[in-house]
Amino acid sequence: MPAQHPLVQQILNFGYEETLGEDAVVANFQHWLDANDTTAARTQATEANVNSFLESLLALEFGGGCLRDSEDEEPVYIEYAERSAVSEHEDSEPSDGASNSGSSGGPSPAPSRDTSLNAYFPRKPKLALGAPPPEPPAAVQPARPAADPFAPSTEEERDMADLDFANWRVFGNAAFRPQQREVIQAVMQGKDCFVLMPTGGGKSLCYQLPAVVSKGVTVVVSPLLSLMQDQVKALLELPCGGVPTTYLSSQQGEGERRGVLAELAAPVPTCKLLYVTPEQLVKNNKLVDALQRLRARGLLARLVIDEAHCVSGWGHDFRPDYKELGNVRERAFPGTPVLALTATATDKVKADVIKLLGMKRDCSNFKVSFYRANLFLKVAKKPSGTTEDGKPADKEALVQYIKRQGNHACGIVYALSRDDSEVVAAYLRNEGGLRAQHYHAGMTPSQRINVQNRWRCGAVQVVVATIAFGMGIDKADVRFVVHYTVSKALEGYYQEVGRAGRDGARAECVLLFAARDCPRLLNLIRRGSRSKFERGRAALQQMKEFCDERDACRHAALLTYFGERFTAGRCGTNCDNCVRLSRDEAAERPDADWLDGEPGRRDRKGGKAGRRAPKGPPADGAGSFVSASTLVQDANPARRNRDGSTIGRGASKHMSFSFAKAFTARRRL
Ligand SMILES: Nc1ncnc2c1ncn2[C@@H]1O[C@H](COP(=O)(O)OP(=O)(O)OP(=O)(O)O)[C@@H](O)[C@H]1O
Repeated sequence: MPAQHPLVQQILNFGYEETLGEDAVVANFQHWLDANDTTAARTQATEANVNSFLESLLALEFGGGCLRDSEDEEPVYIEYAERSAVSEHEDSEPSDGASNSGSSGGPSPAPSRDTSLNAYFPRKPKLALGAPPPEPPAAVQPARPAADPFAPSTEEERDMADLDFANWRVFGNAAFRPQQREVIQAVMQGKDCFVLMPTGGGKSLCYQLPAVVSKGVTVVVSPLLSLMQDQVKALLELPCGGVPTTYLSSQQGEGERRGVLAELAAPVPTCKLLYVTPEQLVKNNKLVDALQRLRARGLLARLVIDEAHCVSGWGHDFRPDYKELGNVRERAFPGTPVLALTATATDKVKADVIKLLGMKRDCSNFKVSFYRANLFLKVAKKPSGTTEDGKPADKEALVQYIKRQGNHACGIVYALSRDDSEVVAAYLRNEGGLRAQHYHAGMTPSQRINVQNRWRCGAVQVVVATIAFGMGIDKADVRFVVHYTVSKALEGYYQEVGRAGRDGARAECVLLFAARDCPRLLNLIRRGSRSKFERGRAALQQMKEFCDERDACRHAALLTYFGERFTAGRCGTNCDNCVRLSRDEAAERPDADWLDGEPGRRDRKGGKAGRRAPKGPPADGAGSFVSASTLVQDANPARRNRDGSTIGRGASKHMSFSFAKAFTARRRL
């Protein structure tokens, strides 16, 4: 019976049951057998056969046509309003005569600390209109006079106080986030550093703050022009009066480029950070010459490689020019300290990056936990068909969900294709009365800037976007991210949900899963080489397993995928699975009826405490979204056993880590 053939079963599970239907798959299986001159009995469900059969189905379903979204994987170039990015802080040139002394051209000395931070910020800080001047938090008061017994007594203590002060005074941050201080200290000591920090973890500060307090210019390699421009704009507009920053790209006019090179040629350049694309550093000889001369004067502080995973062919975003950076460094600036930062790198990618960039073998490694405790992760079944009044059920559920978030909660909806993003945004606007706009790489730069700006200021509540709305989108208060279509891979999913809750406050990430979407994704993946297709299919399979999983914590599964052990085991109430498992456990308890409590909240004897969890539709039901705000957070490790299970009877029964185990096994393969 062909329908029972394991190959057919696999394909049906991949969404073809819903798109083509079982009969068509079975019929096509027969065609495929004929074309391959084999029989069902002789055919095994090997990877090669699955891929081959899938390709024949994709050809059947989509023919030679393709969805209009391949371009959305390309970088999106956005030009800001015409403005020279060269700093206007002519009056802020430091009078550091010593730095002019020539250098032998040997390895750069470790960048020295700029002893006079205020030399770069002589002007009165600009403050936002109406905003009261910020008070320095008690912990970051500047160093006191030496006579003061509380003043820093050692150089290290003074450095630390300076870092805290600069963090508050220049960047307006009351404290450092995990690992930022450690990274900054290593960078200041002139060490090569590799930093793996999650999206929104605060990587930029790790090089921006050292750049501010170091002598000379820090060169930052960044993959996207739009990302560079955002960073430059943000630094120039800091309320402290701005950090002198500039950038160089092929999109600038000749005059602007000459201005940047002239700035670098100044005896002591005003700018503290220079952003460049990898292409510029690899191909622009004038730039390399200017930086070499800067280095000879002891004013090239360090080289920063942002999104460093692009260096490695093993990474998911390889860029040939990134790979050349190591050669350029060795040829033109040997010994200049390198700081490589990324939010996504397996051990293999990391080792490759360190090797290709020629970083010291004993370079300092930093890894910040990828656990984002403020994100509530949920996978819900994407509704199909229409509602009672004939409206598309999936879009209607989306409208209702967004309305429940409130008028001011801003969010992102990720859609698969440009068409989808336009159609969904139009539905949210016209049928839901919501302030929604689409965004994709097919729009003109000015259209994209317009949407971004209106979203940033709140005029647009929701952006319905393809993955083009990605790197460099830095809005702190994104309260929800909805995946209207499943992502192609867990890396992408993690980065996309990472756009939510960058301010640290709670945010929801809901993925609407429908197996029927998988064939469309496969069709996109199919357009590369055969090996790329196979890798893409395996990644999609992992994504699908993540969605299908109901017994393991979603945070734990993600962390396991990224090679991190989630020692807590379960997140408490930060994902749909853990909420449901906690609720099931509570329901199993004989005293559950009369105890008044919430999921996951238990007293030390295993009894529940507090208010009862709201009763509602099942967390995974079509169109039924659990609002995280209605759930009480409880990730308090004190309430858990050593193995992370909830204290109380039956707690370990659901501790299935099949998904995590599967991933570990896969990674070993
Ligand atoms: N110590 C801090 N205190 C408060 N806010 C901070 C701190 N460090 C960084 N931030 C803020 O966190 C947000 C994210 O920082 P940043 O853009 O550096 O993240 P990232 O790690 O580069 O993320 P991505 O990978 O998405 O680029 C920014 O709005 C930044 O101002």
